[in-house]
Amino acid sequence: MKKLTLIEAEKRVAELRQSLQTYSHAYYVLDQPLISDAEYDKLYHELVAIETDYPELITKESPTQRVGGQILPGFEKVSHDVPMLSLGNAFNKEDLLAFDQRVKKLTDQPIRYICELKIDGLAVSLRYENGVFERGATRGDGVIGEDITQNLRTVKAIPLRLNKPYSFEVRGECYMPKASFAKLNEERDEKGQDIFANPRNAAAGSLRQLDSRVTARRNLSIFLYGAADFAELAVESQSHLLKELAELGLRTNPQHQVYESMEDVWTFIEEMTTKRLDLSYDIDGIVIKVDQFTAQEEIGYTVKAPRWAIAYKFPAEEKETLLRDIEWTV
Ligand SMILES: CC(C)(C)c1nc(N2CCN(c3ncccn3)CC2)c2cc(C(N)=O)c(N)nc2n1
Repeated sequence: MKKLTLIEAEKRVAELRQSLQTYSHAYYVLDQPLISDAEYDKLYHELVAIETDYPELITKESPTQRVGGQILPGFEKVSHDVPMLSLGNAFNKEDLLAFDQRVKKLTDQPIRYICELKIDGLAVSLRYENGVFERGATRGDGVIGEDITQNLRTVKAIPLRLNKPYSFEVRGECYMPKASFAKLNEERDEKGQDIFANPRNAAAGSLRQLDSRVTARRNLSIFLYGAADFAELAVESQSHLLKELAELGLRTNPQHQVYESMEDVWTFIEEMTTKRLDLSYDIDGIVIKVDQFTAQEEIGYTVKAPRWAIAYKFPAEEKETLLRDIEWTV
């Protein structure tokens, strides 16, 4: 490949970044690949070659800048300007009907419930400024978290640039797919290393790495479900927010449903109790939220959690160990 002039390089770099972002979005956000891995790699390596010839063209949102940087001595603390709240729990239909009664005492507005799968990962917050991914943090205690930007940059499902130059924060759950979890534990077991008890622990361990090259190998993904400071998004409900986030290029979970009654919510929960075994990721429940933002504001919050949302938790599937499976030591 003959060396391009700077002008040619600038033009080609812009074309390659646009193409790579489109293909990466299709593959990692929509799970619908448009080109083969080989074709993607060819374009990626062309970009690396030009950036090597012209380092001044490298920008932080270039796909070549996802992994690398130094090994961190530790994680900086981050304070969440808008605290990341908690969720009350429900364990059966009665708890949900009681929640429904409480909600209806706190607003006269007709309400809808949106049901979201409760992804079993690690809650994180991503800050975008003028559309560029600037900082990522763990939830921590909801007020103080840890800066894990370098590690979250390695998560391919997190776009380094949004489709619009918005400045706001998005919240979501970073997780390890079941297949990646099984493969990782197999590799660790073969190397005589401790294995992870479940995908949530594996995701948390992968995001706590001081060397982001380790995180990059862990195949993490993410579903976004919330936002803070999103004045720019003219959205009036949770379901509309999810649609807006997806249009910006962010990954949202497609299995959410909106219902008018708690009876219908319960039917959905019963269906998901079995269907969840077929999902490619772990869920530990269903989050039920009043959909309309005006109703959410009227219903309000406790000190730690919204009164307009609740997490239904699936019964812990006891992994019964058959007596014959226990290795008896005499
Ligand atoms: C914005 C609100 C507060 C309504 C909210 N909070 C959530 N969580 C709070 C408690 N979190 C938490 N994490 C660790 C320790 C204590 N609480 C973990 C996130 C949500 C988690 C999920 C999910 N997992 O898929 C979801 N679809 N929607 C959520 N929505």
